[in-house]
Amino acid sequence: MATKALSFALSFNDLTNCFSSNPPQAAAAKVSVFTVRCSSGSRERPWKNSDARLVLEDGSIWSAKSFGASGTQVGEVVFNTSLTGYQEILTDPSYAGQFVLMTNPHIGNTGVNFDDEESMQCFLAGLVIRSLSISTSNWRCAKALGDYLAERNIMGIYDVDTRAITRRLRQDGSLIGVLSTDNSKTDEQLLQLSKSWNIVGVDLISGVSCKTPHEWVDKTKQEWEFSSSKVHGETFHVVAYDFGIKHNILRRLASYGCKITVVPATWPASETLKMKPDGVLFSNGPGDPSAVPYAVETVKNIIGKIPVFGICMGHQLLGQALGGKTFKMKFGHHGGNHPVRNLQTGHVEISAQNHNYAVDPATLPEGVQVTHINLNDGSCAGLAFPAQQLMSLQYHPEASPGPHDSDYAFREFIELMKQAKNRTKESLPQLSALHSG
Ligand SMILES: NC(=O)CC[C@H](N)C(=O)O
Repeated sequence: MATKALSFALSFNDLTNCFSSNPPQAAAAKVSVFTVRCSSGSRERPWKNSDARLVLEDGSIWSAKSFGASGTQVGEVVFNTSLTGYQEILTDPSYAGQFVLMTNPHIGNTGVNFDDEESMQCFLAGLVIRSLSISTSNWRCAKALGDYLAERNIMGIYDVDTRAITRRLRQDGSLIGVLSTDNSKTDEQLLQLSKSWNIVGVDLISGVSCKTPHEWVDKTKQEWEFSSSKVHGETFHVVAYDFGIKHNILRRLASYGCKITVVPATWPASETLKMKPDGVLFSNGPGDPSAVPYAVETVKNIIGKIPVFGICMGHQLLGQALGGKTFKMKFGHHGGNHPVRNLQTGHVEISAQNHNYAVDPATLPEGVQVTHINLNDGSCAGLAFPAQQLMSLQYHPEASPGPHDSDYAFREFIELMKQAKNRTKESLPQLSALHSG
């Protein structure tokens, strides 16, 4: 049962008084404020002994303390540099098959709430953190992180040197790891398991996509709306391919006035075209874009016919559908603080990113423009092909979590659909004139 969050405000004075020259009794009374919401999920902290091992395929073994679910789990370890938003990260379906290691050392302090879900489930392999907050303090908090992960059968570990693992991943590239709380398994067995598993070439989308088409109506809630862009009454029908779609992509489209039909990853292009939408969105999604040729085929059969917008996996599938190649990056981009340059405006955006693959722009046909580049490594972060009414971003304009700098991309997609609709309207009288003539 969720405990109701206590809401209280701490002033700067309260905080400094706790630790400064106050008489001991006063300090103790104030400090108790911090521990008021210790929940069952954190009761034994911080005295618990190490009871878990993370064994990486390079043979390194990291002992840690477990929280959430127990068991043995294999996955690819990626590090995420976001400072906030761990709940959105946990519910981003694009992390299926991966352990997310947070470089921010302190996680769990705001608990979890009812609003910050990016999908109905947690699909990631597990969570790796340095320090798990022993208490939660936030007005929206409904539950402690450990309880939330246990309910969703997701393993977590803390008290592990996340900085050392991050340095290793940066130096050697992504690594497969096995996380286990099972003492009956030897280190060697876990190492063999990590070496025998691979994420490349696996279709992870089929495990996270919805099974049937459905409508989406939820917008960004009024109190959270940040965009001053006005919606001009016109409604555009968007078919959104769910390759593991984050809810905030749908909320942003709805906030910009779109009527949305979400369809499964295997939904045929012919059925989509029969629905006569104003535009199609190809969503984010987990894993290797080369492992889902059926999705590339669908994209191929739609582009050039109606305006399309690809986000992350959607961008990679568009790249392949145009005849380009994707490749696996050394350790990818994961976090809410990646600088991107918009080559059309010259502006730099701080963006939310989560990908291990990228499109090689040198392999794309003539006419396709690189519109954005990642300023950390110069990789392709966005594409446009005006002749085919196509735009795509390798990163996440919907943020969640992350800054809102790139939200304008949704407005640009609306513009693309508007132009296409106006062109159709203009060409209709000419066509009827032709017929009558
Ligand atoms: N967020 C996403 O769509 C991820 C795309 C792809 N799975 C990658 O890792 O590159």
